[in-house]
Amino acid sequence: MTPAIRPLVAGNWKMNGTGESLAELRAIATGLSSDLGQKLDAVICVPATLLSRAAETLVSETVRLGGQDCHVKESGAHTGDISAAMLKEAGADYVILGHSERRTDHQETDELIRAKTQAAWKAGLAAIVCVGETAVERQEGRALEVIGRQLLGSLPDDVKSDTTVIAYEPVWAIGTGQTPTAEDVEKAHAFMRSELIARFGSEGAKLRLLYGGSVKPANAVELLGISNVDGALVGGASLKATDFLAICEAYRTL
Ligand SMILES: O=C(CO)COP(=O)(O)O
Repeated sequence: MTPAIRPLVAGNWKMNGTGESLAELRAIATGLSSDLGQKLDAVICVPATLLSRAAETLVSETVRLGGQDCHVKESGAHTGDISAAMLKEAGADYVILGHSERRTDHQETDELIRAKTQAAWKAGLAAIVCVGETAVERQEGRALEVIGRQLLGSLPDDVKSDTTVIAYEPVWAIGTGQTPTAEDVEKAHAFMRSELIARFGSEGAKLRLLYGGSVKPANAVELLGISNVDGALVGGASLKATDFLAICEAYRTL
C-alpha cells in the first residue's frame, strides 16, 4: 500500500451475472455503507447488459459501477460494440481497458488500448488500464520488459491520477489460484511506479496501482499490504458479496 493514496478495490464480473446477481451488488453496497466504506473506494465492473439495472438498484454511493471495455468511437456502424458515452449514460464511472482476455480474445494492441483510454476520458469515465506478462514471458525473464512496454504503449501522454488506474495482472495468475510471491509483486509495482513517475512526474506518483490475479479473502491482507499496491482488481471473488467484502476488510488492518 502507498501512504496517502486512497485504495480502490475493483470487481470484474467478466461474462458472468444475471438479474439475480444484483442482490450481490446490493449486499456489497450495504456492506460498504459501514465505516469500512470510508477506508476505500469500490467499483464493480458488471456486464454492459446489467449496467442500467445495477445503477437503479444501488441506493448508496458506496459502490461505483464500471464497464469492461469500450469502443474508440462515440457512435457509428460498429455492430456489437459499445461506446464509452453509452457506458457513462448507463451508469458507469469506470471502464476496464486492455484486460488480458481482451488482448488475447480480440487481439487488442497497446495502440488500440491507448485510443480507448482517450475515448473513456472524453466520456467522463476513469480508465482501469491492465498490463501483465504471460507465463512464457515470465519464464523467459521478460516480465518487467513486457509490463514496461504495455505501460508505455497503452497510456496516453496526459495521464491524470483521478481518471486513470493501472492494474497489474500477471496472465498466469488469472483464475488459476496461483499468485506471484510478495517479493515479485513488490518488484513489479516498484518498477511500474518508477516508470510512471519518470513519464508523468507527480501524477505518476499518485496513480493507483492495483494487483489482480487470484485475489481472495485468504491472501488479501498479504497482497494489499505490499508497497505500491493500492488496491485489487478481483475476478471470481467479486461475484459473491461475502468474498468481495472480506477482501475489502483487509483495509481495516492495513
Ligand atoms: O482477471 C481478473 C480481474 O480482472 C482476475 O481474475 P481472478 O480474480 O478470477 O483471478
